[in-house]
Amino acid sequence: MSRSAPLGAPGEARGVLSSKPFRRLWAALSLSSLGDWLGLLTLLALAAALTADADPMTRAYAVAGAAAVKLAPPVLLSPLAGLLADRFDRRLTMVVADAVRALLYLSVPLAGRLDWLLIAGFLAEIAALAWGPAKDAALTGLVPKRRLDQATRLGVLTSYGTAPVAGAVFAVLASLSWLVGALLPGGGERADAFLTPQTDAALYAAAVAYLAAALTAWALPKPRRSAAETPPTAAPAGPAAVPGAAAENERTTPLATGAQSSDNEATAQLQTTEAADDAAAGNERTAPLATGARSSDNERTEQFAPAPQGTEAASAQPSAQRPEPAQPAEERYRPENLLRTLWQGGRFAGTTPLVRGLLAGMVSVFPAVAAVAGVARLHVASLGAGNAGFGVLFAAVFAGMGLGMLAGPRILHNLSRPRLFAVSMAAAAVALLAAGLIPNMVMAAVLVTLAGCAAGAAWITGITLIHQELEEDIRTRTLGYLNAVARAELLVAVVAAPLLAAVIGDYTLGYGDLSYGFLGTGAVLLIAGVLVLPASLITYRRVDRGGEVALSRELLAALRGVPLPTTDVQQEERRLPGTFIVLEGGEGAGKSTQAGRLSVWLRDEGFEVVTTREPGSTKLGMRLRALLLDREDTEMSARAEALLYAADRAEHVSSVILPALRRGAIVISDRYVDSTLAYQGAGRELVRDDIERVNEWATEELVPHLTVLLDIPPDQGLSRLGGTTDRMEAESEEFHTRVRQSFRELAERDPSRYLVIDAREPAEELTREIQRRLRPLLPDPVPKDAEAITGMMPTIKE
Ligand SMILES: Nc1ncnc2c1ncn2[C@@H]1O[C@H](COP(=O)(O)OP(=O)(O)OP(=O)(O)O)[C@@H](O)[C@H]1O
Ligand SMILES: Cc1cn([C@H]2C[C@H](O)[C@@H](COP(=O)(O)O)O2)c(=O)[nH]c1=O
Repeated sequence: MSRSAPLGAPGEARGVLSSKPFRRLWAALSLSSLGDWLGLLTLLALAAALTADADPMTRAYAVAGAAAVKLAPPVLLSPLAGLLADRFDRRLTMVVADAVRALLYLSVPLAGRLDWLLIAGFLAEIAALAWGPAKDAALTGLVPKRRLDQATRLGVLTSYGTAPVAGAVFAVLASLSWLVGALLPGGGERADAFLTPQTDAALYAAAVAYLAAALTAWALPKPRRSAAETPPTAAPAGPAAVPGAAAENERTTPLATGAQSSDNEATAQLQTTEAADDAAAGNERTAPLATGARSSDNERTEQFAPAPQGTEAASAQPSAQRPEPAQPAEERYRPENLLRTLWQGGRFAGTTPLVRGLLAGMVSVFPAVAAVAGVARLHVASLGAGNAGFGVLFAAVFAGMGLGMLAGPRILHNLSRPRLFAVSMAAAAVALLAAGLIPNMVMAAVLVTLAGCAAGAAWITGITLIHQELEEDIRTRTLGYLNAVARAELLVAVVAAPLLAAVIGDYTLGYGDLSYGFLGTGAVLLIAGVLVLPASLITYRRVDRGGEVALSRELLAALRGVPLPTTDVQQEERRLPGTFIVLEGGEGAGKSTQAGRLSVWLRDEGFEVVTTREPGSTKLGMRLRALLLDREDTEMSARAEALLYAADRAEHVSSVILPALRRGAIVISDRYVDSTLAYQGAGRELVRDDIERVNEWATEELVPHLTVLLDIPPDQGLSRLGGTTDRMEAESEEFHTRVRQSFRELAERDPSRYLVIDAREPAEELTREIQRRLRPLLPDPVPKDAEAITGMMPTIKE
């Protein structure tokens, strides 16, 4: 399995959204997710509002009850989801489920009663149980197989990305309703009493979102069943619903649908032309978001032949318009058992100390952040803020998580992943501790964002490490297990948090004139922080690979964006007697000319010199060079190209460069890693971090002592070359301009390791400049007889 791609990277999103039917489905998913999050917010807020005059314990029960009706059904009743999904037309199921939810949410403000609030919330979740599998089946049919992964990731991103949007919408609507209430005659005194209308506006908004989702789903292509069914195929089963694990090919919708989506492994196809192409090519479709243990229990199959809409074939199948018949008993969906997943998962999950540490860390961070959502409504009330504050806090925690997942590993990319994981956990703990101790709304919003950020970074790093550490089979099970645990924890944490806050209660601590309000809700955040902090230390001990640079030094270096410091022992181990010089630059800059001139000079000085180049200085490299520069090969993907250059380099370093450096030789290489960063990074617009990582590995982290950049405008360099152009030289002017710019930026980043010279100068002048810079780097000359060895270096030229 590849490293998890950035969720919903713009290019990725554009690609998959180019299909109109999928765009519709995505719009329906977005609207429905927005309705879900708004529903959760309003249920929690309304439960608090309707019990505003009751004692704190009753209020806490009301809020916990609202959380339970929203979160428990997906966990406890998920088997129902698959049963419903098996019986009805998917598109219709989506439409009806959305419409039912809209009506239920509309009824809540009309009834204005706590008991109906809880019943309506529960019924809405039952409807959501049917919606999730129907949506998943629709997704499988609308998106060609090669794009399923991308579509799934976009779906996951959308499901979670709508949470902060819902928080913001809720905050705005609550503020507007408050303002309207305050402006009404006598509203000034009654502003506080407008708690219920404030949430009512958000309930109407949720209903509108669901109705819009229903209409959008209605416009999806209709499913058709073919006379010639393809034979059943097995789809993997398992739980889904946590953000990172979802990247492992899972479908996820927030809260309500988290569980059900794990359950339904339908492979129904709603037709699109593209999907039809895939199916015609004999491709199997499996449920897009399934991970977890491959369980024969959960395997079900179902394929609908992709006859294009409106064709004769389609119209000749009147049965196509009817609801799909029930599946034969043996093919029907069989429910997932959460407890069984937890039990079975627990037996294999901790295969190595690192994975045990990761799992322990992840299962401790997740409920801590979930507790924030559970306690948020009561906490903002204690801080003197209203529903708008609740919306802000809710948006803050989810926006923080999203930000942490996207930016955390990038910002601290120099920190080793296991350390990043433990440090992020500790940061989340400290932010929660501070949020619990500081009874101030603004600080609460800031600290909760930080806690979300750190938790997001920890979560995505944990998922990445699990990917790296485990073989596919065990990894899938581990992620499935993690998912199941996270779902159970989410339910317990969100429900327990308000109750715990009420049990602890609020206190005012006084000392002289000073007083400090200690809040029960703050205590919950504090406890969450207190539990995660030691967990982060234990995790650090388990996951840290030892023998590394002190954490503080590594962390500081990572924050400053400079390369990692190495220990003295490591430096000693890595100190090679030789000197490694690299010549870089665009086409025709004069690299080989300078390499030749320098080697003559250095040999005269008595050094053993190895002049070499990339690509193509080994037997393998010669073949790779031929492939890479062949003008006929225009189809090569950018990633394949980057990997082939890295493969050439790996062979080059291990069989030519390192042996020479170990012998004490001076190695002059015409091109090295910077060429890939410039040509494939800037030229082909691949992600630089990815190229750096691959090349660090390929080169065993061997960095040149000096890189000479021969800088020249591309047109002038290219005009120096005679004969036919190769595949790279034939690239566009813009491409070569980006390459040149990138070389210059690389040199600017680390001036102590670069010499940049104007390659338009005469060759002799350039040689002199390089000599001046090189002299201080050279070791004492070696005995004359070393030259014989130089001549035997295995540098293979074409
Ligand atoms: N400083 C210079 N001024 C003018 N011409 C030069 C200079 N250096 C090299 N040349 C000429 O430019 C051409 C290309 O030089 P060279 O092969 O050294 O460049 P290169 O950077 O290695 O090219 P490539 O990108 O193909 O590897 C040769 O004909 C060479 O004689
Ligand atoms: C190492 C390396 C090279 N390239 C490109 C740059 C040139 O166009 C050719 C090599 O040809 P040369 O005449 O030997 O300079 O390959 C690249 O794109 N990426 C790399 O890593």
